[in-house]
Amino acid sequence: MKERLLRPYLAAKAQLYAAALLAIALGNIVQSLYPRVLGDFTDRLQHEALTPELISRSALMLAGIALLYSSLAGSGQYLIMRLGRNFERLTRKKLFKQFTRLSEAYYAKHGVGSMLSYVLNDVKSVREAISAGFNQTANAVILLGSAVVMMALSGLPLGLVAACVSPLLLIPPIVVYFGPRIRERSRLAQEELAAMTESAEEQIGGMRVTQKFAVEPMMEARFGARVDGVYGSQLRLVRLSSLFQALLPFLGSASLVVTLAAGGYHALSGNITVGMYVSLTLYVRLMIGPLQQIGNVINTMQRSRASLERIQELLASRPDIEDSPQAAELPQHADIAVRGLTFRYPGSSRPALDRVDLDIRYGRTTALVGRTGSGKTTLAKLLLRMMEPPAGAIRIGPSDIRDVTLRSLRGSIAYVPQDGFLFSTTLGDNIAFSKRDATASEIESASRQAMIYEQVQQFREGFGTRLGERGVTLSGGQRQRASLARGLVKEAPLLILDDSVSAVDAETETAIVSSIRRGRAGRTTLVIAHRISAIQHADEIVVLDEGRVVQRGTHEQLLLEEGLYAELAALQKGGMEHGRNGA
Ligand SMILES: Nc1ncnc2c1ncn2[C@@H]1O[C@H](COP(=O)(O)OP(=O)(O)OP(=O)(O)O)[C@@H](O)[C@H]1O
Repeated sequence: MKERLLRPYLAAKAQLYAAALLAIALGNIVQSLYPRVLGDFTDRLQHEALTPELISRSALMLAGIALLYSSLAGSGQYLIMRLGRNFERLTRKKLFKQFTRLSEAYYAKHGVGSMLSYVLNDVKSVREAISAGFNQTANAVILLGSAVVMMALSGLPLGLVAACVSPLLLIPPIVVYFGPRIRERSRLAQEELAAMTESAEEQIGGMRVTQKFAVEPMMEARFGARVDGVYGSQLRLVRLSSLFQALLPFLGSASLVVTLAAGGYHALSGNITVGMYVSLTLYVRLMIGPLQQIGNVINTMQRSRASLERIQELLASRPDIEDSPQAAELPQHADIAVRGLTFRYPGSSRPALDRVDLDIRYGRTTALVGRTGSGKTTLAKLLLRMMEPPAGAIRIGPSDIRDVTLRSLRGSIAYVPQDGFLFSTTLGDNIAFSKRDATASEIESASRQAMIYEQVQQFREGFGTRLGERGVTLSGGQRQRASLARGLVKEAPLLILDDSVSAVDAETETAIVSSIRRGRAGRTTLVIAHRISAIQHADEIVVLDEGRVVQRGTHEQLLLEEGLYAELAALQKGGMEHGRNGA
C-alpha cells in the first residue's frame, strides 16, 4: 500500500503550476521566433542592400525576443523552483511525523542512517523532478512544439518538415525501453546510498570505541565496502543513463543532417528561398537543446520515481502500536495488574517473559530484581506499550492497557532508563524535557533528589551549560542522574526507574532511591535494580528469573526464604565487604 504524496500536492498547487507553465510557454513561443527573424534578414540581404536600418531593426527584434524570453521563462522557473522547495519542506515534516509514530520494532529493524537517507536523498530526488524536471520538460516540450509549428507556418513544404523531424520519431520507443531500466537501477542506487548513510551514522557514532580498540583499518574497510557499493550501483546507473542521454541529441543531429541535405536540395531546386533554408536549419538546431533536456529530465524522473515510491511506502507503513478505536484516557489512581503475561520478541526462540503475574499497587513502591536478561526491562517497555502486550495481560484499573490512549498512558509514566539519551541543548532544557513550563525551583528540586544539583552548581553556567552531542561533556554517572532528574521533574503518577542510577556506588544509589521514595509518597514507583540495597525498602519485591516470577515478598520475607533473592543478597553482601576490606 502506498500513500499518495505527489498528486495531492500538484493538485493543490495546480493554479501556480499553470501560471508557471503559461510563463514558460509564452517565453518559448517568443524564443522560437528568432530563426524566422534571421531567415527574413537573410532573404532581405539577398534582395536589398545591407542598411544600418535593416541591421538595427533585426538587432532590436532579437534583443526584444531575448528580453521577453528571459523574463517570462525566468519567472516561470522561479515559481516552479519555489513549489519544489515547498514540497521538500512539507515532505520532510511529514516524514519526521511518521518517524515519531513508528515503533521500537521498526527502529530495531531500520537504522537511523536509512531514515536520514529518506529525509535527505529521497526527498531531494523527488524535489528535483518536480522543480528542475518540470521546468525543463515544460521548456523542452513547448520549444519543440513551437519550433515544429513555426516551421509549418513559415511556408516550408510540409513534406520537407516531416522528413527533417522523422529521426525524432524514434524517441518514444527509446524512452519506453530505457525508462523502467533506469528506474530500477536508480532504486538500487538509492538503497545502496541509504545503506551507506546508515553505515556512516553507525561508524561515526562508534568512532570513540573504534579508536579505543585501535581497529581503525577494519572499520575503514567496512565503510569502504559500503562506499564501493554505492560507486558500483551509481556507475551501473550512469552507464545506462549516459547512453540514453546521448541517443536523443544524436537523433537531433541526424535530423540536422537530413535538414541540411533535404533543405539544400529544395533550396537549389528553387522550392524554398535561401532565407527559408537558413531558418529551417536554425529551427532544427533549436530542437537539439530541448532533446538533450528531455533525456536529462527522463533520467531525473525515473530516479525520482524510485525515491517517491520509497517515501510513499514509508509513509504508508502503519505504526504497529496505535490507539485502538475504543481507546480511552488512562484511569486515575489505579492499580496495575499483570496476569499470565507471556511475551516473545520476534524471531526469538524463548519468551522474554513467561506467564508473569504481578500487581503494582497505586501509591506503593514495587521492585523488580533478577539476573541480567531476566526480562525486567521488557516488562517496563510493555507497561509503556513500546511493544504491544497480549490482550488482557496488563490491566490498569478496569481497562486493558491496549485500550488506553498512548498519549495518556505515556504521559502518566516517567521512565528513566539506564542509559538516558541527552539532547545537545542545555542541562536545564534536558531536565525540563517533558515539562516545558517547569520552574527553576522544580528543576532544582528534581536535581537535588537525583543528587546532581551540587555538581551542576560547579559548572560555570549551571543549568545553562550546553551539552555536546549526546551529552559527552558529562560523565556516565552525571548523565544518568541528569536523566533521572528529567524523569523526576515530570511528577508522573507512575515512575519507573530501570537501573537508573547503577553508575554510582551502592551507597549513593541507595540514598537516591530512598529519597525518591520519600518524595513520591502516595504515588506509584517501580524500581528495577540489580543491587538489593537499592530496593530493600520497597513495599513488594518481585524476583524474576529467565522471564518467570520466582519469588515475591518484602526484603525481610525474601531473606528468610531459600532462593535467588537470598543468594543475590549474600553474593552482593560478600562483594561489598570484599570491596571494603580491599579498599
Ligand atoms: N529487542 C529485542 N529483541 C530480541 N530479544 C530481546 C530484545 N530485547 C531484549 N531481548 C531479550 O529478552 C530477554 C530479556 O531482556 P531484558 O532487557 O528485559 O532483560 P533485563 O532483565 O532488563 O536485563 P538487564 O538487567 O541486563 O537490563 C533477554 O534474553 C534479551 O536478550
